[in-house]
Amino acid sequence: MRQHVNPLSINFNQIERIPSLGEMFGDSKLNLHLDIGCAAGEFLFDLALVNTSWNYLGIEIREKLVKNAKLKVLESEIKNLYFLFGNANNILNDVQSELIIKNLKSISFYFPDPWFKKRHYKRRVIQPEFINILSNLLQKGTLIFIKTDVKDLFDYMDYTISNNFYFKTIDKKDFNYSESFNPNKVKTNREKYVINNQLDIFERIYIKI
Ligand SMILES: C[S@@+](CC[C@H](N)C(=O)[O-])C[C@H]1O[C@@H](n2cnc3c(N)ncnc32)[C@H](O)[C@@H]1O
Repeated sequence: MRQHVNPLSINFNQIERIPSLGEMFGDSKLNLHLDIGCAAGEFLFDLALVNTSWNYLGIEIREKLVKNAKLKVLESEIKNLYFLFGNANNILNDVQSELIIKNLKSISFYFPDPWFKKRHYKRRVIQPEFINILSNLLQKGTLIFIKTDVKDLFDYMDYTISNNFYFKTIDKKDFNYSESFNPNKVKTNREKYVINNQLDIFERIYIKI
């Protein structure tokens, strides 16, 4: 069982330079989807092949996973996929994040680390301050997708996002995925495990208004 990485450690205060969209992607004009806590990135590799008319960016705090994912991108010559190493909270809080915000149309937080103990809740990636930052940064219409198998974490994330005036819930049954993009077309590794073990999945979609 792997150790969780504490995102509040000072090791993650520094962030790597965020390349321009042109440096990251073959076609910098495409819409961008951001997956936060992407682990080894398999979900994004699958998505990048299924929905080729979007760009995909994964942010992950475990450095080795990002190094390997970057290598895999180079080897496979996929042009619509890029990975950044670091704490997502710090990366999106940085002035450099302007570079990715321009084309950003949707964000997924799929099966984030639950941090079960109450005194560790502040390590959870979705925090009121972070959602505040996103509400200032994101353009109107940007979507946020959340999924987890931990009900307590779902309630915490849902409460935190719904409490921000600028995010509105979209009912999943009313949501029409576009032809060119549907982040639910493929499953993340954790999601596959959850489905195989017949556990519940709690999910919600929000839109920036
Ligand atoms: C439980 S795993 C889920 C991985 C993947 N999304 C899935 O569904 O299979 C959560 C991932 O989020 C990463 N993570 C946790 N906090 C983070 C943060 N603040 N910034 C970036 N990544 C983070 C962890 O290292 C881990 O790889």
